[in-house]
Amino acid sequence: MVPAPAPPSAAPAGARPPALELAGVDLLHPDGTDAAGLPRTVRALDGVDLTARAGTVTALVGPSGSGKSSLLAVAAALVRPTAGSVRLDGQELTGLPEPELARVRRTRIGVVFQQPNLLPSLTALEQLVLTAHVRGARGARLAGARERAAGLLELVGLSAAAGRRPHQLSGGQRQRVNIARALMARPRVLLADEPTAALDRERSREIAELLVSATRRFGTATVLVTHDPGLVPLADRCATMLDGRLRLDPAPAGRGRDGDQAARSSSTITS
Ligand SMILES: Nc1ncnc2c1ncn2[C@@H]1O[C@H](COP(=O)(O)OP(=O)(O)OP(=O)(O)O)[C@@H](O)[C@H]1O
Repeated sequence: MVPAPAPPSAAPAGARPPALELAGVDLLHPDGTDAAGLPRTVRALDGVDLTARAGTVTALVGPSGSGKSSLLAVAAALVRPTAGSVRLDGQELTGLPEPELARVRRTRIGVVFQQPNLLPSLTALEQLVLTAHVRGARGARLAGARERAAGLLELVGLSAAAGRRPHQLSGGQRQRVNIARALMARPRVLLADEPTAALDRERSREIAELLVSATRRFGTATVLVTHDPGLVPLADRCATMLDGRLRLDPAPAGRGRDGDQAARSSSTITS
């Protein structure tokens, strides 16, 4: 059974907490020892504050080594920060025991990496259904998951390829399967780490547009890490990492919509 989301922590009456909120986040990685044999560390994140609302896309840019992947790893609850707070729908994640954190990852966070990492022996449809099976769906719920998987493949333009295995798909199609798979659990937060890096310009734009339309439709708070400046205008706003620090660029005119409105009006593929 998929447990119900944990209740958000107290918020002012009428105010809905952001889907994702990082506050004062530091992350230190161990980095060998210095000349005296003392342990050294690399500061990958340095006092990072980031709020991402439902139904909005934040582009995250910055030079190599600036901390973008580290930020995503912390937001995905894959890595615990050295200091600071990470909240999902107002719920503090940093102090949760590992099994509870794993449940949050499985049910409320979708992650899309550059390499789709699909299982070679499974069809596109089976890749999606497997995620529901892993979350414990059986019987009628598994049948419902098959329906949702078929709906998601249609959404990403792959209905006709549902029975194909990864080697029978193009790079762009594999990434579409990857995105559909990340949406299976109805995540609140969608984190994409350079999902277009292996694709040509046209395919990159298509994948970024797909992430934007999925964000609108499902009301996810989406963070898109990219090295491609051409994709930044597709996002609602842009944040730049430099030496572990985050700077939020001013929203362009007409952007920065209220994502919670999108979340309320988002349609859902029924399962
Ligand atoms: N597991 C790790 N152990 C030690 N240092 C790490 C580890 N992961 C990242 N770092 C260091 O932390 C800093 C931030 O790395 P990160 O991968 O987050 O940057 P990035 O902006 O995503 O880079 P890129 O664009 O090249 O992927 C870098 O100095 C990197 O060398």
